[in-house]
Amino acid sequence: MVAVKELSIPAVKIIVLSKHNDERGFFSEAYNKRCFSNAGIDIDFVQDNHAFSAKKGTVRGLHFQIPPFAQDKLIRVVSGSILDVVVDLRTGSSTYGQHVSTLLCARGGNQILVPVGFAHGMVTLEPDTEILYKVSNYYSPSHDRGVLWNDPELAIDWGVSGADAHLSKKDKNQPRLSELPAYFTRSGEE
Ligand SMILES: Cc1cn([C@H]2C[C@H](O)[C@@H](COP(=O)(O)OP(=O)(O)O[C@H]3O[C@@H](C)C(=O)[C@@H](O)[C@H]3O)O2)c(=O)[nH]c1=O
Repeated sequence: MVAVKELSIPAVKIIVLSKHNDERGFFSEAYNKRCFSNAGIDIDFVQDNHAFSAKKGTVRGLHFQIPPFAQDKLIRVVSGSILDVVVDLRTGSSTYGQHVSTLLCARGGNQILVPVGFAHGMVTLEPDTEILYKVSNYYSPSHDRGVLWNDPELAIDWGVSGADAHLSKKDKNQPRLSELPAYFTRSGEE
């Protein structure tokens, strides 16, 4: 069973999976194509990614791939916890430049669905945090783009200052929102 909750930007969804608890712990189907399809999520995922962050305060993002390699992403945490952040990049969208952020943790088991047209990022809230995520298009370095995580225009509360955040060199030097071309249109908006 899959339950889907919409966030304040409706195209971004939280997926709540059934958990079978017993004296050993729990069992959960992390992904079941048929159940997702019955819940209205019919996405052909082609790649699974696994990322480990050793330090609390590690920021990855904000990332997206541009067409024809744009990606939907289905993210879950398998160790530790994160604040997950999703920014609307769809030109003409009533929520363009706005974001949603949500806590995800290994024990909670919830997943977030990040559709095409959105930038995605996360900050780890604990050391040794691992995420697994599915993507609907293959990695293409030449289509890989980003937007600056702490761009003042985005006004994202990451809970960590620039001085304390751990970032890749690439992510320290991403462009600001105002510098991005119009990569996506609102056509996919619900
Ligand atoms: C994303 C990706 C990276 N790589 C390689 C490129 C590079 O050498 C190394 C690390 O890449 P990055 O620094 O881009 O990794 P990372 O910063 O973890 O990038 C990820 O961030 C999160 C927020 C997302 O939303 C993902 O889509 C992805 O962009 O891994 C792949 O081989 N395949 C992939 O799919």
